[in-house]
Amino acid sequence: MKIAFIGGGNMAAALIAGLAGKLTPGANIHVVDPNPASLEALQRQYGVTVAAALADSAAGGAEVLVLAVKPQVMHEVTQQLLPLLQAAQAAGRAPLVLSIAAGIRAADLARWLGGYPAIVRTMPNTPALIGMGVTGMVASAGVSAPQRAAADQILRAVGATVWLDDESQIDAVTAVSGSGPAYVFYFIEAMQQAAEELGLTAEQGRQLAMATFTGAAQLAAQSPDPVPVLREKVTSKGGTTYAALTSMEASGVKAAIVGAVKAAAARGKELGEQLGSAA
Ligand SMILES: NC(=O)C1=CN([C@@H]2O[C@H](COP(=O)(O)OP(=O)(O)OC[C@H]3O[C@@H](n4cnc5c(N)ncnc54)[C@H](OP(=O)(O)O)[C@@H]3O)[C@@H](O)[C@H]2O)C=CC1
Ligand SMILES: O=C(O)[C@@H]1CCC=N1
Repeated sequence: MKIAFIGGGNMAAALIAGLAGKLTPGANIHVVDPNPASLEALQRQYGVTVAAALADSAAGGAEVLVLAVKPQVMHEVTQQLLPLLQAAQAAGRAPLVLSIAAGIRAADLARWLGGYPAIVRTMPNTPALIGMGVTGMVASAGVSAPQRAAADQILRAVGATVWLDDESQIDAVTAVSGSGPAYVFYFIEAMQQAAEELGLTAEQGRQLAMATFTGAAQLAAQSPDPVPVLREKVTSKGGTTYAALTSMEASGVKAAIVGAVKAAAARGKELGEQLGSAA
């Protein structure tokens, strides 16, 4: 499978790490990005081919075009992509366009690309870098069954996939799992800070926090007990966990997290509305 990435930044690099040499040889992956340092690193690590601009790129020959630029430049990028897609269509091909951008709606992409039908909108996350990502995805009506299968194959190469019935659900996916790794890292940072303030070394804090997260997440995934029951099993009456959870409740930690995830979803929707109005 020939895949072209338009944008070779953080999320593209995480996807390429999971794909190159696994789903497809690195030489079948083409990356377009204006930053020479990013291109050089991707070329060296994964053997991908590269170009600094779409006009000079081999992206038009790809079966799948992954749009991995920031939402704010997506309209501009679609205008650069349009001639390549038109040439591909004139040659009897219709590459799948797979967007990973937060907020940008498939209908707006389709309109910007001259009514292009084959668009899959996805929301991956950075644990794709180690094959442990999860991606929410939704296909436009014009996506063929083989193209849908190809999109699923690409994202399954870097983790799990969750197909959505309705595109409006993708802002929630963005808020929960797309941005989610950052919330987890934030919590780990707080645990490590507390460990040090309580007299442990940075390395001890890192080891303890990391093993606790991995162990608790695996236990939650594997146990027949629901998460609240697992939490109760840690919480001895009058003990230390009770003291911590009482403190968290008093500080409104859970409500703050729920509010934060909703703020991310609202921002995704807002990005779509603001940026989607471009002609
Ligand atoms: N990071 C994450 O965890 C996730 C990100 N996403 C989505 O992925 C997309 C990319 O995010 P992320 O990787 O974090 O962002 P980055 O800024 O790291 O990567 C985007 C890259 O695209 C480059 N670029 C800008 N204009 C063009 C162009 N015309 N042609 C080719 N490349 C261009 C940028 O260059 P320059 O910096 O010079 O502008 C940059 O290197 C976003 O839409 C985001 O919503 C989705 C899920 C998770
Ligand atoms: O912060 C962002 O907008 C992107 C989308 C999900 C994760 N990072």
